[in-house]
Amino acid sequence: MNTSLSPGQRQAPDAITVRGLNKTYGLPKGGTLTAVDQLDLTIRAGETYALLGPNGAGKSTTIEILEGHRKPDSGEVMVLGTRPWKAAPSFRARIGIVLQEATDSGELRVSEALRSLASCFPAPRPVDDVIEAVGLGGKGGVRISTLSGGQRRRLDVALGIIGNPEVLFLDEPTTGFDPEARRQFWDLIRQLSSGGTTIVLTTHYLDEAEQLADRIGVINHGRLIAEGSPQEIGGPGLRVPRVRWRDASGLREVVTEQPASLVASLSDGGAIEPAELAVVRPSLEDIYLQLIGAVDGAENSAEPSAARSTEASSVSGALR
Ligand SMILES: Nc1ncnc2c1ncn2[C@@H]1O[C@H](COP(=O)(O)OP(=O)(O)OP(=O)(O)O)[C@@H](O)[C@H]1O
Repeated sequence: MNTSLSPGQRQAPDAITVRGLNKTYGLPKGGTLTAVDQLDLTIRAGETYALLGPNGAGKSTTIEILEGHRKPDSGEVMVLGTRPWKAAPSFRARIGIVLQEATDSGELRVSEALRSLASCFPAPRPVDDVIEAVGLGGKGGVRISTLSGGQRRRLDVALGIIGNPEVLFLDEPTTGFDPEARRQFWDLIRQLSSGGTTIVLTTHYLDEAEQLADRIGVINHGRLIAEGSPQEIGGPGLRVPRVRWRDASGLREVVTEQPASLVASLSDGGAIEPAELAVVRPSLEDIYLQLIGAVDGAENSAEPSAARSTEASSVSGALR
């Protein structure tokens, strides 16, 4: 149970439920590749959920099934109470999609593309508001073919939100954004979230997940291996702080659950100032890499080393 959710979110109904989802692809030379393997997922209405995982982990396949673009081999998938690949056209109006690939909109102008798509939805957002919100103010009359890569990506986000969706799927939305554009995008996502939109995000930017997500799911080899809030994921075993300092023998580092008492002993109760002293807590990126490494390590090694055994046992409580 995620205790960091607000009371409203805790009571919210589920926007998305996935049970035992499987998807395999046929390989050109015969055989199959398992892209999604017995995946279970629950995303509550109004929640921002980040799906993380290495290249080829199965994130896009999962998202495409949730969007109704792919049919699963087996398993239960419900999005807004509907099986997406069987959904009526009215379902399309309730979801927004920003695909990984940039839009190819030929010689259309920015506002023409948005107006044309807006006309397909029963209650679209005002085109000019959306253009401003994604940071394309002043570009409404510009041909899409002349936009920069980052500007085209902003247009993709605009096209995803123009229909005022209840659930918004964002597949690596800020690839190609400059740092300022990413911050603007984060503000936009926070606004959509505070307005009640359910947001499902895949990203390779761990800081983006940390900034935006109520909960994070880590997927590897098609399986959900860890899930929790950015503050909890991985469990306490992966969050043990490190004390670093420099002494005559060089840079020292000790992993300890009692950093204060180690610092007190190093500093002789405050009388000595150890050089370069720091207490460092693992970042989300450190934790993510440990989770991914722990799984790959366990699969690749028949006889794990003592160090790997210790690491794996500390992770196992968080694995699913
Ligand atoms: N249409 C397809 N045909 C065959 N194999 C596919 C197809 N689409 C994806 N795959 C394979 O399925 C696996 C999962 O791919 P998927 O695109 O879902 O991963 P991902 O986690 O989104 O990766 P990335 O972070 O690189 O986008 C990969 O091994 C990929 O090569």
